[in-house]
Amino acid sequence: MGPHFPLAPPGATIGLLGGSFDPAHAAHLAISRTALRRLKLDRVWWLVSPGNPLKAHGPAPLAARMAAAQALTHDPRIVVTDIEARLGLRKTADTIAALQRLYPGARFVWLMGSDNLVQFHHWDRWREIAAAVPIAVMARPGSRLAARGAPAAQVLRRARLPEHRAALLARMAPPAWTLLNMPMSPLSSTQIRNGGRHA
Ligand SMILES: Nc1ncnc2c1ncn2[C@@H]1O[C@H](COP(=O)(O)OP(=O)(O)OP(=O)(O)O)[C@@H](O)[C@H]1O
Ligand SMILES: O=C(O)c1ccc[n+]([C@@H]2O[C@H](COP(=O)([O-])O)[C@@H](O)[C@H]2O)c1
Repeated sequence: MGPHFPLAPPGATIGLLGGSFDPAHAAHLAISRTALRRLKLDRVWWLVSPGNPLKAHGPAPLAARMAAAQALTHDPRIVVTDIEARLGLRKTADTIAALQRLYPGARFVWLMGSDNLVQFHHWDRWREIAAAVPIAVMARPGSRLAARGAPAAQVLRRARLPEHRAALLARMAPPAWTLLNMPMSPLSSTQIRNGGRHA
């Protein structure tokens, strides 16, 4: 493993927050902290994506997005990484398979906002992702209720863990997922790019 790959203490539980981070904002920090606390994670890695495979327009240059994300995070438990670009990967199914191969001692949990659960059935090999890692879905304004009825949520309904048992999720065998309710933030990168309120 190269020097630019994050360290994972043996047996660590690590939340993976994949995103364009174009730019990173306070809600990314808030959901990461909630995931650390409620899922009892040791780390959250921000996987700053080379580019979402479903989005036609590419994001700002990776180096700029990395620098802005790093400037926002002072919590040593949150690690900002461009490991997907370093591995030449952008599809989540590939990323998770590679990380599990590279870090056999770690336990990964995929983190995503509820807007992404609504779209999840459009992701490449999404069932493979759900079979590979537990998933925590973080409530986001406008999609919290839709997430409950999302196609992927229906398919995976028997694998859903009640929220009060979320602390067990990282040690569970997938498929396993939970929806975390929390004080919701309306922040989005789109809003910031359009000149809205900053982090
Ligand atoms: N306000 C929020 N509440 C809950 N989850 C969020 C929020 N903002 C972002 N996320 C989640 O964080 C992850 C990375 O987000 P991303 O980098 O796409 O930012 P974004 O604000 O959703 O960007 P965009 O507006 O460009 O779609 C995604 O899983 C997304 O659902
Ligand atoms: O693998 C896929 O098919 C796929 C499709 C859409 C989104 N994703 C991932 O979901 C994360 C959130 O994407 P984004 O662009 O909304 O920030 C990011 O890690 C993307 O690579 C992955």
